[in-house]
Amino acid sequence: MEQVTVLGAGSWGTALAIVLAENGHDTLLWTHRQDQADEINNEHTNKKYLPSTVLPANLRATASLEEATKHGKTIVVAVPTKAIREVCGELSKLLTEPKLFVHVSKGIEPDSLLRISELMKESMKPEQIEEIVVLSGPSHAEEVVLQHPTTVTAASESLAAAEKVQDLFMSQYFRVYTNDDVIGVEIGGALKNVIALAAGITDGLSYGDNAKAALITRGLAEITRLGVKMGGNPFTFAGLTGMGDLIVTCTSVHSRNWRAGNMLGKGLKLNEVLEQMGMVVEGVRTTKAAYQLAQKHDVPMPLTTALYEVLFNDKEPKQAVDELMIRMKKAEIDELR
Ligand SMILES: NC(=O)C1=CN([C@@H]2O[C@H](COP(=O)(O)OP(=O)(O)OC[C@H]3O[C@@H](n4cnc5c(N)ncnc54)[C@H](OP(=O)(O)O)[C@@H]3O)[C@@H](O)[C@H]2O)C=CC1
Ligand SMILES: O=C(CO)COP(=O)(O)O
Repeated sequence: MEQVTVLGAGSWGTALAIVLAENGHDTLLWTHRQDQADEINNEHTNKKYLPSTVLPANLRATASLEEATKHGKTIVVAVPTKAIREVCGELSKLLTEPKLFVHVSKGIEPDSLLRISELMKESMKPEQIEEIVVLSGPSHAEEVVLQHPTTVTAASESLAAAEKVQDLFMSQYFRVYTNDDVIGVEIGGALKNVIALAAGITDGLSYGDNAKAALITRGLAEITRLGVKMGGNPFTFAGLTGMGDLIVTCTSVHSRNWRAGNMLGKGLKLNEVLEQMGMVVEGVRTTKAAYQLAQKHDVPMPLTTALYEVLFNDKEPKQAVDELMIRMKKAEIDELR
């Protein structure tokens, strides 16, 4: 049994804390809201994020970041990308010994263009970080809490650290693989949200299954093109954290990115959509970051560029699709070589 802290009591932080507590680990879930910590400790629920789930009795919550920092030898960071700098910055003020960090956030910071592990390294001191492991893959919280079979990957530059995280999380319904390709895993996890927004849009436009299959396949092609240029292993993009997560996010009603795209395709404006969601839609900020990365690395990313125009320059979704279809003709495969 290990002492583990999970930072962030949204859908994913709570679902992962349940997996850890059910594996017998002494798990402490940190939320920045005292009322939510009280609800988890007293009612054993987290109704805002997982309305039908009863949390295990051995899962405790705290609103004290100091207590949370002291508790875990391993710290799982499960806040949205936009909160990583703030939360890790606060952590850095409290850490007195190195910890093993696991992050589960799927995004890239716009403008700095940093991946999450890079952001974490920038926000904390090297001597505070034992190792960083990214845990990613096709895994909607809503299905994990139902104990439906789920597979993810723990990726780290340190195989020992990845295997440690594999051991912490692995269970009858939660199967964890390892990978040493941190860049590929982080890029795949972040960029699938961009394509999932686009898939939601084509579903909102009622364009059907051919269009969706095209988006998933050509989306994977452009994610791979960028990811390989940034140093990722091409095989990673065909794995759980690439193709696997792309499929689940583009096809599941649980996906907030797909649902947000669906509303955009039906004619709602971005601010109306985000107001209705009430949960993080990572793909919006990541579309901006991916658009900037494509320019920086001189990689053609037509789907990302079209979505960028829809989200930030008010292009009508139907016009964006029309323009994608009449681009100059090209070969399917040689661009990947
Ligand atoms: N949901 C899922 O199935 C999966 C999600 N992920 C990834 O996990 C990450 C978190 O997503 P998810 O849990 O779904 O998001 P949610 O929107 O469900 O929850 C976000 C949580 O983070 C909290 N939070 C936001 N900003 C801060 C801050 N500055 N300080 C402290 N807490 C903060 C929110 O608090 P408040 O309630 O006050 O807003 C909320 O508890 C994302 O990067 C997502 O892509 C990965 C795999 C699966
Ligand atoms: O990453 C996820 C599933 O693997 C969750 O996707 P959404 O953020 O779109 O809900």
